[in-house]
Amino acid sequence: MAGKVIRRLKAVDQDFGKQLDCLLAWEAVANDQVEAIVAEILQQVRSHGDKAVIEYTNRFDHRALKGAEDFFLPASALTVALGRIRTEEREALEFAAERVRRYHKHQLQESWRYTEADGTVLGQQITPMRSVGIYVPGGKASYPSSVLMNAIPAKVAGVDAVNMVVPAPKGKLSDLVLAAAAIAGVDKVFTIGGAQAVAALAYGTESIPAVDKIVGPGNIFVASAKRAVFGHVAIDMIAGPSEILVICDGQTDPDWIAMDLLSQAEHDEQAQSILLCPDGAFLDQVESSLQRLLVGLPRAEIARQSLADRGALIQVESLQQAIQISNGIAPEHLEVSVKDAESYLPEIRNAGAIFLGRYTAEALGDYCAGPNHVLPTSGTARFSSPLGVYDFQKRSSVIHCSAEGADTLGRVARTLARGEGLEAHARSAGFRVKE
Ligand SMILES: NC(=O)c1ccc[n+]([C@@H]2O[C@H](COP(=O)([O-])OP(=O)(O)OC[C@H]3O[C@@H](n4cnc5c(N)ncnc54)[C@H](O)[C@@H]3O)[C@@H](O)[C@H]2O)c1
Ligand SMILES: N[C@H](CO)Cc1c[nH]c[nH+]1
Ligand SMILES: [Zn+2]
Repeated sequence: MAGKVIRRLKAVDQDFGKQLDCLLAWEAVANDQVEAIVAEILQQVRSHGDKAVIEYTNRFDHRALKGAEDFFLPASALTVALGRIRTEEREALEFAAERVRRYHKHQLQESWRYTEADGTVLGQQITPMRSVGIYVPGGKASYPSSVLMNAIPAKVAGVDAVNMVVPAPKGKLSDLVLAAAAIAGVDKVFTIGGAQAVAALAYGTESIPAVDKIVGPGNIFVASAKRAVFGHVAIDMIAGPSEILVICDGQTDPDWIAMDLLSQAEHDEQAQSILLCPDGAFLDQVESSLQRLLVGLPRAEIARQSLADRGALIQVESLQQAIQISNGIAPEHLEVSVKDAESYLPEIRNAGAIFLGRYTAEALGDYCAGPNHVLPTSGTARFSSPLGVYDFQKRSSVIHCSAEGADTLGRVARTLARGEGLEAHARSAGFRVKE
């Protein structure tokens, strides 16, 4: 690996499975140390509220906050930022917001009900959550696009209060982030981040209201904090460092593929970029493209480290094998850059978002295709889905028995209740039975 920009693996190698496990083992490495730090932060914020939030924010984000008024942004700050950004930027944000809104409207779940022959009505009522906290990352880069991706589905669902936290390292916060909050209709903005922000949203402080659910991506401190507060509040998923897995048949421009890998590597040293291809010569080409294209990228150092520590170019036996490996990895983003990409879709089981065809750069999904870019990472796409409107809607069962229905159901319930030794249940059901 010395001197190489990215490691090379071969799926035929005997120890390939072991090598792949090492490559994917992000959480196992980081968890122990981070969990201890996060537990302490959560406990301090729970006990000391704003005071602890201020202390941690000053320490980790190099700020000089004195009181809550220093981390709360009034609505006017958002509209001022919206007026300050360039027209081209405002139009791009509005264009993206509109596409994200349109896509997410398709996800709205409707209440439903049906009536049985005896007049009993059964159904499911959908209600939006009352309040949610959206975490917008801001340590190493600022993410106006993440504001849209988090806030718009919540608003489409009809959430009353959408409160946003975003760190402002050294007091700096991009106007684009605030403008995006204005466009998406965010209700309150607090300029705090990390585990202390998650704790404040979960437990509430003197100036930050507790919410019902916390959503949004973040670094390992944020991910650990969300995991720890789960149960006290709901969370969407653990969305950690970005990942991209590309399956290519070797016929796409190697520069395109290399830049797609770099697009996620530049997020974070711990981001993961993997290419699977049956053609070894193509992997050579992508490797030299990576070398060349890294030069001049503003975040080259982050991307270089991400590729070196967590990236891989993997030669596979066939595209079928590539899909099998990808299903095992369950990547956040999967690009299928092959001829007739659609035909492989039914075989893809585990991926946060699937980008089909040579033209579908993952970066389009990050900003403006429409689907959400908050996606399950670290293999959790095996059981989690993209952030969506459904994350902000709750379901309640509805049961309305007619007298006749209560008679029929009461007889059955009474028998079953006695079988369970629960006599009050049996009598409650039995009172409505016409003997
Ligand atoms: N999955 C997605 O949809 C998506 C979208 C955008 C970004 N991301 C990912 O989100 C992450 C953003 O990370 P980030 O660091 O830029 O921003 P972040 O906002 O997640 O984290 C910054 C905060 O981390 C805390 N922190 C930093 N060092 C600490 C320490 N030593 N101890 C305790 N707390 C500490 C600080 O409180 C700081 O405010 C990246 O991994 C990126 O890949 C994911
Ligand atoms: N790729 C990130 C999700 O993993 C989302 C993002 C925001 N801005 C650019 N990219
Ligand atoms: Zn991205």
